[in-house]
Amino acid sequence: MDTLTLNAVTKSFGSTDVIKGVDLTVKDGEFCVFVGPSGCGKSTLLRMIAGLEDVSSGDVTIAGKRVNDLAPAKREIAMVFQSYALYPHLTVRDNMGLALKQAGVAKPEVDAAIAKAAGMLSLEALLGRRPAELSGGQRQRVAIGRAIVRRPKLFLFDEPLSNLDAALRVATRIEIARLHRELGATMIYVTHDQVEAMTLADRIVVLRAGKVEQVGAPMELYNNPANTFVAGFIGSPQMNLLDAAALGLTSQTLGIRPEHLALSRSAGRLPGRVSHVEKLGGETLVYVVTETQGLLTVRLFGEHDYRVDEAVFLTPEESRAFHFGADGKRLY
Ligand SMILES: Nc1ncnc2c1ncn2[C@@H]1O[C@H](COP(=O)(O)OP(=O)(O)OP(=O)(O)O)[C@@H](O)[C@H]1O
Repeated sequence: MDTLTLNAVTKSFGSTDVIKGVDLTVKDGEFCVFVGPSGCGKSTLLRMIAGLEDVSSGDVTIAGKRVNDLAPAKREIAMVFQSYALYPHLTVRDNMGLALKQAGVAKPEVDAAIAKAAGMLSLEALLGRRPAELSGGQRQRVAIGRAIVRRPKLFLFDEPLSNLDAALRVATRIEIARLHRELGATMIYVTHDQVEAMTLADRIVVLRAGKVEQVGAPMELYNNPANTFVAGFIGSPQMNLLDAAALGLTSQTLGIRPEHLALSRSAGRLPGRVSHVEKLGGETLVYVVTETQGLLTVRLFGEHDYRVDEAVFLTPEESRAFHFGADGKRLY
């Protein structure tokens, strides 16, 4: 059974076309992540699924029902935003229970739902507090708890971790992954962070300028990018994209990941100079300005002592290279 279907969905604001025909099916229980650069239309697409924006053309179907003209409250979805949007004068308990209470659910049932969600999110000790008495991470957990309590058909997350610090982002990311497993719920998650996309998704939808560039499992996109855009977007640090003609090849662009560029002080295919070195502990990133290909990134395992301005040589591992044509599409 499919939880969500988008059929030729478009959105225009005045004369600006923001979503230019998106087809997508999200299956029951799937964790689907929308990624893409700023302004590509991720939030707009999510807001159309939620019913917060009208669809200009096409159809949105949730659990087999066309919902184009259905109000957000009737769509059986729950949305978690980047800003927590909690009611400041209500306690954590009341924030979490409000939607059920308003829907006329009996108090014992509301209490049980709150207790269950609070248990899943370790919020039991905070139920009597107001939002102002919580940290950012705790507020975001309450916002997620409020969504869980409603038992929606579909969870929608819009960059829910972007206001948290680095450590809390990782912890909350793991928590969301665990919740997804435990609830078996269908989730759609918007982010511009490709690490979040890679680690959370069953399937990633890569968007650019209102169009879907590629849909696939994280490692499918990583190992088999359909074009230079997806190749450059998935993977961190970014894949190096080289001018293939300058290398004597017939393709237009050669893609090589930073871990597949060999670095040497004595000999190699591409001469250059070290422009910057980043030691990250477990790995070292060496940025090299080459004579023919501009700036390229090399990733080395462990610690290495390359100095800025040092002369070096790079050699792409041929068997690991991706080849793209003039239109950016993958050749082989
Ligand atoms: N109400 C609106 N009126 C006019 N243009 C809008 C409106 N809302 C969004 N846009 C435009 O639509 C495009 C897509 O915006 P959207 O917020 O969906 O992008 P996004 O991919 O979520 O970006 P980000 O990662 O920066 O949040 C942008 O160019 C934006 O300026």
